[in-house]
Amino acid sequence: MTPVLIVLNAGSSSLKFQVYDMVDGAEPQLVWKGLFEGLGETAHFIVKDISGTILDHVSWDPSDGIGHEEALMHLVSWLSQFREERKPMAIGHRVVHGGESFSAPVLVDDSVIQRLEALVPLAPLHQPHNLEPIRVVRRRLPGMPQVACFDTAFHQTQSDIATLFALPREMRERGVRRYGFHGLSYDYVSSVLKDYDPRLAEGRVIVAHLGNGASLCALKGGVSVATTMGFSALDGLPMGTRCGAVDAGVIFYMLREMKLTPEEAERVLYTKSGLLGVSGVSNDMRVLRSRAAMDVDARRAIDLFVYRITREIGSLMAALGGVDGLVFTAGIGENDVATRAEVITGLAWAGLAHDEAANRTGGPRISSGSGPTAWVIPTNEELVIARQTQSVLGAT
Ligand SMILES: Nc1ncnc2c1ncn2[C@@H]1O[C@H](COP(=O)(O)OP(=O)(O)O)[C@@H](O)[C@H]1O
Ligand SMILES: CC(=O)OP(=O)(O)O
Ligand SMILES: [Mg+2]
Repeated sequence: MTPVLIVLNAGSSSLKFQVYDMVDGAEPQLVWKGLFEGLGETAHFIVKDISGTILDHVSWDPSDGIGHEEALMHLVSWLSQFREERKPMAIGHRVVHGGESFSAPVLVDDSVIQRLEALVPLAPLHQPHNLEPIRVVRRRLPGMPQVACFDTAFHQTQSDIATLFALPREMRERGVRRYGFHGLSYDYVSSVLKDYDPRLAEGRVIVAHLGNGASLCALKGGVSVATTMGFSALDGLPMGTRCGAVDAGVIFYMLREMKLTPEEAERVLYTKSGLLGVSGVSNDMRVLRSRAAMDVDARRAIDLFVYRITREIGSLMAALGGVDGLVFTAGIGENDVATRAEVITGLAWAGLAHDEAANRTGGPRISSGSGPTAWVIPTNEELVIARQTQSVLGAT
């Protein structure tokens, strides 16, 4: 009987999962992966093996009422058909915000859940959904060890100055500071840099995590020294539906002059802005690219996205004192050849030379010449969660 670890990454209407064999402290081995989409509406479940072969898929009607809880129990029941060979021994969760209290992954108990609930206002788009499966497991599978792994934790290496806002001191004392996110992804990329180029692992690297959420991280010798996201997952680059950095004065104008309630303003900034807001068409880069030639607003959204990425890379270069490598990862970073080409071309001043042919085929190296190098490295947040869960359980 092989013990398996279930890794969960819960979003608002989706639940991504991976199942790993955990054998005697060896590196976790992926066995199955899949997701539930459309939770609360027309839910759909799909699970694949490591070769990508679909092992099962199920669709439900809205009247079936498949939410996060039912999805999780469906997964447990799906796994039970293999109970002679594999037995779930723990669940590792992605939790976006660990706040000031959690600088490392942690074994979940009631007090941990309570402290994580207090962070919901700091990450309203993510934290409630991250916590829901944790609560469901405690209720439905009591005794199952659960480990929370944080997007914020990787950035704990940053200096005091890098995390400080120029606000009154009391604000900092109350936890108003830059935290940074996408740390599980940056942790993974940092852990594999040596396999691409040993000099990168030691050097100054900027990682562009460009997915539906997007941020950049400056790594020096593999550790985070600066990042574009701050107190919440709203800061920094424009994203699928989030605005990225805006002048704080805009928010007062929305509230006072435009008479938006705080909830309405929050909804605008989190769900109606970014690529979707500027294009008026879609938050999905694939859709925008397919329309960019004939739709001027789709083109402007892409141009703004690329412009902001390029400018922020300049800022992180200053934080690093130069750059040796640039890495693209996540949905857009791994798949959108044109975004990579536009960003690298915009960085010619810094010595980056775009290798068009290599970029078209996904690299991994997509630059030429002797200047800073550019790479495509697929991220793997789930493997980091599996590793972190293993280490927390090993230490207990
Ligand atoms: N083939 C593709 N070409 C261009 N963009 C893509 C492609 N596939 C996915 N994307 C972009 O990646 C986004 C999803 O990225 P992902 O990292 O999976 O995000 P998240 O984990 O935040 O849901 C999509 O919204 C879309 O903009
Ligand atoms: C923190 C964050 O923005 O996460 P995601 O990219 O999954 O939305
Ligand atoms: Mg993501």
